Amino acid sequence: MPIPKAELHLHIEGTLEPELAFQLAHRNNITLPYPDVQTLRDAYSFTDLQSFLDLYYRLMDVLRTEADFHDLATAYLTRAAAQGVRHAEIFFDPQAHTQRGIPLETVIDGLTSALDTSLQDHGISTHLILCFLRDQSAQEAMDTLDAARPHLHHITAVGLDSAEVGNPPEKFTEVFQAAADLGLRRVAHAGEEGPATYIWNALNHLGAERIDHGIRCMDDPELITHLATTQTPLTVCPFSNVRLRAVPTLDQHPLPAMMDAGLLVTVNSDDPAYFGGYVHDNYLGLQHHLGLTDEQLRTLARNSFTASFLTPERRDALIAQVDAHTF
Ligand SMILES: Nc1ncnc2[nH]cnc12
Ligand SMILES: [Zn+2]
Repeated sequence: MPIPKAELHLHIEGTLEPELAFQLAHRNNITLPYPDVQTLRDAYSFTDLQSFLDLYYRLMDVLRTEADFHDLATAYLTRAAAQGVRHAEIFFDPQAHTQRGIPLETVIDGLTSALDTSLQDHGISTHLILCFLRDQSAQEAMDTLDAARPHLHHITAVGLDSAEVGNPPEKFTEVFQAAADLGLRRVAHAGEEGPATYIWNALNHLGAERIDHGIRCMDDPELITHLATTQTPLTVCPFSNVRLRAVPTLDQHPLPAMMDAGLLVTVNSDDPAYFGGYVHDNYLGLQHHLGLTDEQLRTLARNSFTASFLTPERRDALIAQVDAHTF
């Protein structure tokens, strides 16, 4: 059994496997612009973040009903359980659905109907993180937060994702403050393709408690020192970085250097249906391509719980499971 771990950087829409996309298209009478599963899978060849996002948003069109969102989440939880995931903090992109006429309730009710029984059904506790699309306006983000108010008991945190370069964190200062005032935790994608200054600004302007990706911190020694001193978690996604060409090859991934610098690094799958593997596959990739030792891999598993928004009791119980496990 794969080592127990948390997954902290996972877009539920990025778990839409081609097979499920075709099933949902059929159920909803939608014709996909691909003749079959293999042709669709063959289209998963990306040059950068935007080339991926174009397909990611297009394929979401098959998600229409509460049952579709339920089935999407159930398929992810089933795969995650087999990868050793015991806790998942799951992103979703409300604007990507409401802008095509799907009510927010449909999205949240569908996802939560699967997540609410996940601990019993799959042994996985879950949190939901509502992400704002940074390539849309700050007003649209605020409208989304307002629309989510009746559902806040289902939501742990807000996040910030989509096209990074040209959409700096400070554009969303006000909505992140409003989210904090509502008692929500805060995370943000920063330093995936964008510069180290975006990481500073996510910390200083948004109050981000965790940085999603964050690999570009390695360009700024002062930032490395700050992140190491504060033990601010970074949710790193190695397969994603290679597929979106933020890093040339897995062998050249900065993750070992990040660990050596004393950063609180975690390993995650981001959009596993698109990037060639789920979270444990990422761990195995690091073992094979970067020679991470079993002890380093166990540290990454422990970090995943340390960096989570779990209660101290469940966090410590899960860390004890890692301690009792070999890689
Ligand atoms: N890797 C990623 N970066 C930014 N936005 C995303 N949305 C889904 N995956 C993403
Ligand atoms: Zn992401």
